[in-house]
Amino acid sequence: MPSIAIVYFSGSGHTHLTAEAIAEGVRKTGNHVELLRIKGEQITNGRWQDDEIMEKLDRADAIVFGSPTYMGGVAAQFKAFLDAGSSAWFSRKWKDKIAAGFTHSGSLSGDKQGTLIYLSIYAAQQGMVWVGAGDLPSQYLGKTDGVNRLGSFLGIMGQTIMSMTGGEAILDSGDRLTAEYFGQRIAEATKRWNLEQLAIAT
Ligand SMILES: Cc1cc2nc3c(=O)[nH]c(=O)nc-3n(C[C@H](O)[C@H](O)[C@H](O)COP(=O)(O)O)c2cc1C
Repeated sequence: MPSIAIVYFSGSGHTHLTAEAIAEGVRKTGNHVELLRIKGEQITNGRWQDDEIMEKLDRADAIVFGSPTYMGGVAAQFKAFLDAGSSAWFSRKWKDKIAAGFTHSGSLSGDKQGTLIYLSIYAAQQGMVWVGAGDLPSQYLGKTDGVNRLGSFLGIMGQTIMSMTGGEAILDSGDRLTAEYFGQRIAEATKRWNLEQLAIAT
């Protein structure tokens, strides 16, 4: 059974809710999923370290990367984690694992594309196999469920107007469904890729 790790940072909870919805999608396919949340406290003198998380990522068949969009790119906390992943780059530990990405921001655009482009470049540097989003924006199908309402294909995007007063994070119902379907797609792609790898090896 393929094992999928979702590694992400979330400051105010929206990226966390998205990660949970992706995990729900993975579970619906009967596959194993692990949610790994990066925390600012794991960074000392600019360097992120958590050996337990790294070991779990080394064991996973697929890694899904998630970060809120901060200033048009990945959050600094998540970048510190990604840079720590350079140890896996040297040893090619994550090579040939499935990879995918997601982001959340406050504005409808908010330059979220920048975050997904960076995450896909990162996966390429690691020698990973990037899986994009497969769903057509559902309005093209005459539906109002909000699936891929932001029309993103490199990975998935979600958006919630930023609250200036705090409060509990909520996820748009379309963004939640988009994330669930994405989780299913990643799990199915991982299963197919693993079978292919097995066939080549035997
Ligand atoms: C430092 C900082 C920079 C941000 N930059 C952007 C941005 O470039 N574009 C945007 O649309 N929203 C931006 N936002 C809003 C966040 O992306 C938004 O609040 C998002 O939901 C945060 O995700 P989270 O709840 O998982 O932390 C920024 C927020 C912060 C705190």
